[in-house]
Amino acid sequence: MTNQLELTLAGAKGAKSEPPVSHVPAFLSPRQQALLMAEAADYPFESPEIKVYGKWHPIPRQQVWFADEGCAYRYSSLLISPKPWPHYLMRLKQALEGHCGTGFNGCLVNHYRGGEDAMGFHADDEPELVEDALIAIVCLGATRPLLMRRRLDGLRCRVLLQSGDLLLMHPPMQSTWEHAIPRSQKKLPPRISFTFRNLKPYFHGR
Ligand SMILES: O=C(O)CCC(=O)C(=O)O
Ligand SMILES: [Fe+2]
Repeated sequence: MTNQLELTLAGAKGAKSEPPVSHVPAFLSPRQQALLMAEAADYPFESPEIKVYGKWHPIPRQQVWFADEGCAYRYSSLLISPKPWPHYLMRLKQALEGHCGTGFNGCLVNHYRGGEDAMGFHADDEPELVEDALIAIVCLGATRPLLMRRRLDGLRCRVLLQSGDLLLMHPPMQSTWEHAIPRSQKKLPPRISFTFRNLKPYFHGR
């Protein structure tokens, strides 16, 4: 792990525990960021509707799922089939695989149009994901905090993610902590996050 993690412990003073994440600031050069940002302008983003307490609502952000063949992803009650890898996203995947020494076969791209777009507390622990696999998040655009909350006692940590940063979530992050991108009252520019995952191919059949 890198020791560049900037965490603000908002929980018990002197708590020893930190979430199993590593923060790599400026993982992408300004040029790599510009190429990816331009490519993402043509991604087929959607805001699918999900059922919350019996009512259907569009998710408060946009997303698109790129993955290898056979890597469908179930999101709430929706089974999302994979779209083929765009050029610069594939280059980013390869760069990350070199950096992390592990493979990824899917990437959920999230588009937060402004401060009102957000993602609630959750863990990425769906059954089609390989257990104890690394999840890598690369972000572009607005600086936003990622909040982390320990399941055991609700201890909270926060890391500020800036354009070009990489955040790695190591096991057992998904079973011991939850994470969120909170809504902001401020008027913020758009943010895109690329979340690389490792799925069990053909989990949802052929
Ligand atoms: O946008 C982010 O940085 C986090 C996204 C996330 O947690 C997810 O896609 O599961
Ligand atoms: Fe997540």
